[in-house]
Amino acid sequence: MGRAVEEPRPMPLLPVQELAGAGDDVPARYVARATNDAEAVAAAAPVPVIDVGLLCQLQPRGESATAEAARLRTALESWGLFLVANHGIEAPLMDAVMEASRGFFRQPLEEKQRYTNMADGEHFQLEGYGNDRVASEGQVLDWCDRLYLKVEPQDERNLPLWPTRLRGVLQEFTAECTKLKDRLLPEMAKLLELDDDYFGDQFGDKADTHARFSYYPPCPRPDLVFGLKPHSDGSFVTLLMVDSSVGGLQVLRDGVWYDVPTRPRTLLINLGDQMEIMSNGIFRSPVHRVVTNAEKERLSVALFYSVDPEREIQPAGKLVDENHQALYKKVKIKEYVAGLFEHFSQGKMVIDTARI
Ligand SMILES: O=C(O)CCC(=O)C(=O)O
Ligand SMILES: [Fe+2]
Repeated sequence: MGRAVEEPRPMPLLPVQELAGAGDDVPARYVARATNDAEAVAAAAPVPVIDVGLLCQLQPRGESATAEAARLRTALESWGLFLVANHGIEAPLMDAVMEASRGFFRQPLEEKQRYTNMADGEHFQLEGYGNDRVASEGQVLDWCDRLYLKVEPQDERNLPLWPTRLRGVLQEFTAECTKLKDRLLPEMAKLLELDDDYFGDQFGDKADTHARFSYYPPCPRPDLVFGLKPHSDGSFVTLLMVDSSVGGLQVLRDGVWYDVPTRPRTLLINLGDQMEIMSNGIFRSPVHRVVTNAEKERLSVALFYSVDPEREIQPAGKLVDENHQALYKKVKIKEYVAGLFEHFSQGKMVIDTARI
């Protein structure tokens, strides 16, 4: 019906890695802020470290488990993210994922282009290697290349886009992270006095997991350019493994940007918008960003766990009554996720569309 609207043609971009080292200036399209845009940055965020071993003690629970649960509650209500200790994922596996990722990005461009996210050289697709989708000339770009892959449902994996060196480790790492997520979600449900399975059950039969390997090359103008612009994750929950030696992730709280500390083999849990909606805003999906570094490259690996796109979510019924009105509308995941890019590229937050 009606006229076909012509989509703006995406303009193929050079990977940022190819721009890095080309001088002291950056192309104007990457400039996100003015030099005098001084926002307060606290030294380091006192982001809680949660010991999963203590938290998930079997019954009867000791005092230490209760104390850990209280700390988890504070973490989820105030920061929306926490560092995980005692997570059970073996150090050699974490190192192998980082090394495989580093190895991938270190390859010559032609090799990486075999996995490009520009089908036929011009049609942007979500999966693969490259940059963000470019929708307009005015869009501010991120100083970051990435490889984005659908990991679950397993039968929807697009294996030709999985670099050989990453296949085994990604499979293994996802399996371990999924176990961790499945241990943590019941603990989060308990904090809200929901059934242990409440969150797990929300995922549905075709829960959707994506992996994002991000590579942030050194940038000559960290004062002007973001590795990743401010956003909150559209996921249910995100597991994030960040570079042990280079910081850059910052989280916004009460109008202040805090540096998220790095620890050796850091694993972070970051709540996404779907959790904020289901918890009726009790748990936060934090706004975060990545700043660039003039000297050092930085890598991160994120796993985004998301509800089956065909399902709808809304604040848990038990959390809504005459004294606690629903703060979010019912949203269809497919539509919500479709709105993510558009909002992100315009510097807006898609969760604002779900608020009542
Ligand atoms: O690289 C990081 O530390 C954060 C990445 C991130 O926020 C994302 O991929 O959504
Ligand atoms: Fe994020």
